[in-house]
Amino acid sequence: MPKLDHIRNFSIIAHIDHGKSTLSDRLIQYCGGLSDREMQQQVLDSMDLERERGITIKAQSVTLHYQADDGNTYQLNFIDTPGHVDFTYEVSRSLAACEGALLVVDAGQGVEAQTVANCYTALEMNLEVLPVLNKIDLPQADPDRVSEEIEDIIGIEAVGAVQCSAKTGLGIKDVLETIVKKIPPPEGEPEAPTQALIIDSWFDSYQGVVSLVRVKHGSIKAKDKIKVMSTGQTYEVDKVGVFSPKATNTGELKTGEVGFVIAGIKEIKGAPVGDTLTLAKNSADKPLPGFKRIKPQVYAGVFPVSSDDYEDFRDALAKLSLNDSSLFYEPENSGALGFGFRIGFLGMLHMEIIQERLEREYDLDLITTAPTVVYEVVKKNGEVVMVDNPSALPAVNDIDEIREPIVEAHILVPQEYLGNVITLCIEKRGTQVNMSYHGRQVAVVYELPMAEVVMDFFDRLKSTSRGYASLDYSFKRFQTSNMQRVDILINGERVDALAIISHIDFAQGRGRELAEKLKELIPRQMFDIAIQAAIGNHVIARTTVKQLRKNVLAKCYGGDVSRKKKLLQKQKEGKKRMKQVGNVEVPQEAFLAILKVGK
Ligand SMILES: Nc1nc2c(ncn2[C@@H]2O[C@H](COP(=O)(O)OP(=O)(O)OP(=O)(O)O)[C@@H](O)[C@H]2O)c(=O)[nH]1
Repeated sequence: MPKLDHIRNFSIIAHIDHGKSTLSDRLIQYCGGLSDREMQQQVLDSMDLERERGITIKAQSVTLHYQADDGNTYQLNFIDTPGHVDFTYEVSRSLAACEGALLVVDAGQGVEAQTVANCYTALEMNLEVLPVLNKIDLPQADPDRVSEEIEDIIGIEAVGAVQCSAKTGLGIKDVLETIVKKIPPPEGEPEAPTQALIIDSWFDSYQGVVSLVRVKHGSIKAKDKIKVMSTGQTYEVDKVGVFSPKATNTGELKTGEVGFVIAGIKEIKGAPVGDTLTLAKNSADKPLPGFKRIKPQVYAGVFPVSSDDYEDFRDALAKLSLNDSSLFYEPENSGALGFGFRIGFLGMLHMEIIQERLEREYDLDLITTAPTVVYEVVKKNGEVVMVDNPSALPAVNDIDEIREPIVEAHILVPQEYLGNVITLCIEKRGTQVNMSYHGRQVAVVYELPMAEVVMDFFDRLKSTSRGYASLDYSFKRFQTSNMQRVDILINGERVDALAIISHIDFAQGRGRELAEKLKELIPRQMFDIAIQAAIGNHVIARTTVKQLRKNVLAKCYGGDVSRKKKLLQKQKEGKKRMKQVGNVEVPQEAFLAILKVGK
């Protein structure tokens, strides 16, 4: 077992795609944690979906042993962090277990928005931040310029930063030496009452809850009776160990170490992230500082296509939330879509991932409504309510004011695209807070309504800057704003799941566009379908989906048998994603039509 001064706990932070996963794998390989065959898969991105999308979602850890040039063997505990803007909160969780962080920057691409945001998170937590210039094998790599950019934009020393190629393996040893030399060893009292911070907990169907912990003081051994400090519950430890990267029992986790604890905890709520473990005997008198609980930013209604699947859907959500403590849901009843759940997400990517997991892992067919942010509504009677569903907005006469969430967005963009980015921000009701030039890059800060940012802002920003602009944003405050609900009526019936909340300046336009879009998306049926957009009782737009002509039908249903079968099969597949609203069949895309307007 290593002494404290031979332990290094570190994370890698980076903008998405700068090579964090590749570098992680390379470090593991160098330290002999894996065979070549195992290396073929990126080990730290363990979920299927993550691998397909090439993004890291869940924090994971690996313990490595590195024989340094000074002759000592060091235990390196490496905690992975996600890189996408939706998951910034998981970054700070992982960093709480570390004394240092490698700031990986693509030497061709330079500093991007999340490089900056993640680096500041690390600095705020008093971590030693070591810049690493990656991808120096690329012809466009310009390490000197990027070093200057790091110093200029972030303000940490970067001249002489270690350079590597995670792809070819060049410079990997230098990275390891830098970790050992520059990151301080953990501090802690081996003899003090045990305090271990729960960095992450997930549910394993064989072992129950597995918690990743950082032992700050004391130790945890197998057979110890431990106590979860927030609940006071005690459990006997079955297994403790480290991921190397395979789970390996070590029998004990000592002061300064990072590893897993399995203690027969049946429910993820029994070992909440951010909580502190201590021993039942000789308990610590207070818990370690935990993490700020993060609130979902975007809400959407999710409904099973077939109401027979409701129970399965509920069970699937319960299971999924065992592994995703950020998942928030409650039952919702929609006039149009029946029984389902209102689910809170950290952002649009989180929403897509959860929906895909539900459909893929639990074989469910779901209809998702357009996402919406949370509004603070002050009623005439003085009551303040939080509204995360357009159809739950109080009657206009009862509303005193509506406050919408505002974010502060930090955007980094090369000068040649600055004009486009500013145009986009203005279109999205933004107000400029700051702008500064750093070499070829410009850092712009805007305050923007969150509702505009979560819709299509990120995609628009990317396309208007040919992919070069990067974005990081966080909630700032609520601000009084002139918002209105736009309702959609299909054949005269208000469809609650299609309602949106919009700024008054956009309400008319969006209502019209939405009606047009729905006309394209709702297939022709046996009768005319009237689609109306309305604000209050005032109809602002009307379109009609014309009925199918008889002879078209005759043509469809004539012909040979195999063609007919094909058609029926096609119809059946199409059915899956249709929802009966009154007597009209409405496809899934229609419920997300609002995401497609205004492009
Ligand atoms: N040429 C070159 N390509 C690299 C290098 N390191 C990573 N890449 C490539 O860059 C892309 C992104 O690398 P990842 O390691 O997946 O990036 P990441 O930062 O982990 O991304 P997330 O997991 O989504 O946060 C992949 O296609 C890698 O093969 C390098 O040193 N040189």
